[in-house]
Amino acid sequence: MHSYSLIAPAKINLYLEIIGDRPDGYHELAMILQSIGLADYIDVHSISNDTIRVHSNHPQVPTDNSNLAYKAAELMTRQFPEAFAKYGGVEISINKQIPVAAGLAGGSTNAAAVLVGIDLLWKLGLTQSELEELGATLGSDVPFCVSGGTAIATGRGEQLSPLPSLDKIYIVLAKYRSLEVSTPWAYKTYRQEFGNSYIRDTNDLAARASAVHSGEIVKAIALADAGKIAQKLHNDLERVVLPAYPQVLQLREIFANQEGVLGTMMSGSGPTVFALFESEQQAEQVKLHVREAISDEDLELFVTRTITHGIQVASSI
Ligand SMILES: C[C@@](CO)(OP(=O)(O)O)[C@H](O)COP(=O)(O)OP(=O)(O)OC[C@H]1O[C@@H](n2ccc(N)nc2=O)[C@H](O)[C@@H]1O
Ligand SMILES: Nc1ncnc2c1ncn2[C@@H]1O[C@H](COP(=O)(O)OP(=O)(O)O)[C@@H](O)[C@H]1O
Repeated sequence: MHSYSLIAPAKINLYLEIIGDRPDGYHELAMILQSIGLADYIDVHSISNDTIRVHSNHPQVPTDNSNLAYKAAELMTRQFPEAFAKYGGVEISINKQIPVAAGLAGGSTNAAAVLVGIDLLWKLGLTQSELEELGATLGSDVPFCVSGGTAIATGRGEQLSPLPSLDKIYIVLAKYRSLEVSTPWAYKTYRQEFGNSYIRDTNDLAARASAVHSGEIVKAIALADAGKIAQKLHNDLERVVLPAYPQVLQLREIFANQEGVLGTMMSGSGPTVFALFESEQQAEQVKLHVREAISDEDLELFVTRTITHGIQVASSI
């Protein structure tokens, strides 16, 4: 095979708790990550010269070596120089459907797809955990994007424990096209404002991180109880993003007042806000109501649902 087409799903954060500082400057997290049906489509194929090329259908996605997909390919060439010499360079096409800089892990899932695609192209036979380990060097959310589904993520976000799959909880996503929130800004501001409540003792930190496993939301996920899950949604980063971005706060408030919404929350560092529903019909109806309430063309709305997988191969030739 010389070419693979991959499906690269986005994620939402059902739970995000910032529990402390890390010596590497990052934050110690306790999260629950969930793959969703909204996905990018990534083609990866071998080319005869030894270069990496990236194409994209989206003006905001860089095509140089700052693209996370490019970085993933570069990492593979460094890690597996013999396979690189044997199979040559890689051309990557990104069909971007996931809003950019949205808190939906768009770049991370593209990087995960390239790792999976090159593993197949070069017949490396890497295991899922080897792919996740490589992914962790590219970004905190990349390991989750490889396997996807529903998982607890601790450490920087790269230490994963799978949870029972949550299928078919319906979701409306809302994002203003022109609104971007910088992830480093969100974490830095959180540290400045709330860092005095961080856990400092390493043992206490480990205990808090493991406590997420017995938390109420995890119990609700085990029961696949969408209503209970929705009541336990949490995201510490809302504490800094909502006051700084009134449009995000407004979306949260509009969703909270719609009939059929089980719960609503901002995803990751934002600015996407999501709402959960029992049925697709309810989700479609609320999408219409929000569109009527906010006639701004800048607002993008998507109906999607929870899914049980990460990167998938769609076809190969
Ligand atoms: C907030 C979250 C929640 O899932 O997602 P997004 O909103 O980006 O989708 C993640 O923690 C983001 O993951 P990701 O975007 O992969 O992060 P990275 O590239 O590793 O880091 C970007 C920046 O975020 C901050 N960062 C990230 C992870 C972490 N545990 N602590 C941090 O302080 C650091 O300032 C870092 O420079
Ligand atoms: N493959 C990619 N897809 C999207 N954005 C990318 C990609 N590679 C690099 N970027 C850059 O990463 C930044 C964060 O984008 P993205 O990964 O979509 O957001 P988030 O980290 O909030 O989920 C963007 O500003 C964009 O310029």
